[in-house]
Amino acid sequence: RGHHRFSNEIDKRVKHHLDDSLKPPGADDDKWELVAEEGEMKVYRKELIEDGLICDPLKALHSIKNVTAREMCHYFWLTDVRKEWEGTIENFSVVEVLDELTIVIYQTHRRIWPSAQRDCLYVSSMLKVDNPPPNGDGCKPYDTWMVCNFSVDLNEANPVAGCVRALVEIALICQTYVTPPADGGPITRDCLKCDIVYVANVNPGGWVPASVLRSLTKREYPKFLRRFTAYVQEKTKEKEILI
Ligand SMILES: CCCc1ccc(-c2ccc(S(=O)(=O)CCO)cc2)cc1[C@H]1C[C@H]1c1ccccn1
Repeated sequence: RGHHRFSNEIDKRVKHHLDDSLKPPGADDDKWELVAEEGEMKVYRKELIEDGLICDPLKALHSIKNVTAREMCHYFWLTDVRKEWEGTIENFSVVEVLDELTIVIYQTHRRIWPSAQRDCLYVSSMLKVDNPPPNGDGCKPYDTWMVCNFSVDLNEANPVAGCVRALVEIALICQTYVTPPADGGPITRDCLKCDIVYVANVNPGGWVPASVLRSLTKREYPKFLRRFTAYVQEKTKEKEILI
């Protein structure tokens, strides 16, 4: 991985997510509210208003079969396939390439009536976590990968006129669990399970009606997790295991 002007910022945020985001809700005293539950997927939210803006932190846990952490992060990070699973962005562009796994993205979101359209400009970095903290239930993951998306303020991005800049701090943390076949045979996809923690902290950057934004996020995050995880299972099912 190359060194660039955001390397230290990435390391700082990765450390924060490993120390804080990997903890399941309820482990800390914070009051996470379960807002959606579908099978293995649990979506939690905290109500938070900062400077009069709705900045509700979101944390989602999910566990999906037959894929690896690296595959999950790869398809989340790869912009070539972004439009195949991301239903809420209107447009995006890669503003800068910092190294082979770190880019800067500018994107516009579909307008949330009656408020102004939002855009965001963020660093998106995918990395393997070398020394993950031990998780609660004792069984060790085979590996841990993460994608970290966080807003930066660069003036060269030519923003879409009229957009209000939203600020994002997002992480997808994935851990692979491998159950070798009893007969000692090769590892196949049905030996794989990927546990996911997705955290999203979005500051809308300006006024949005609380009821509109909260009902939208309550619907959109579970929809995104359902659609994205199904997409990765489908995309990888005939492919060589990327681990
Ligand atoms: C007024 C705030 C608008 C708003 C700006 C931005 C985002 C947002 C940005 C990035 C990512 S991601 O996970 O990095 C995938 C790449 O796009 C997810 C969400 C969400 C909302 C809010 C609208 C909510 C929402 C929730 C879930 C999915 C999409 N949008």
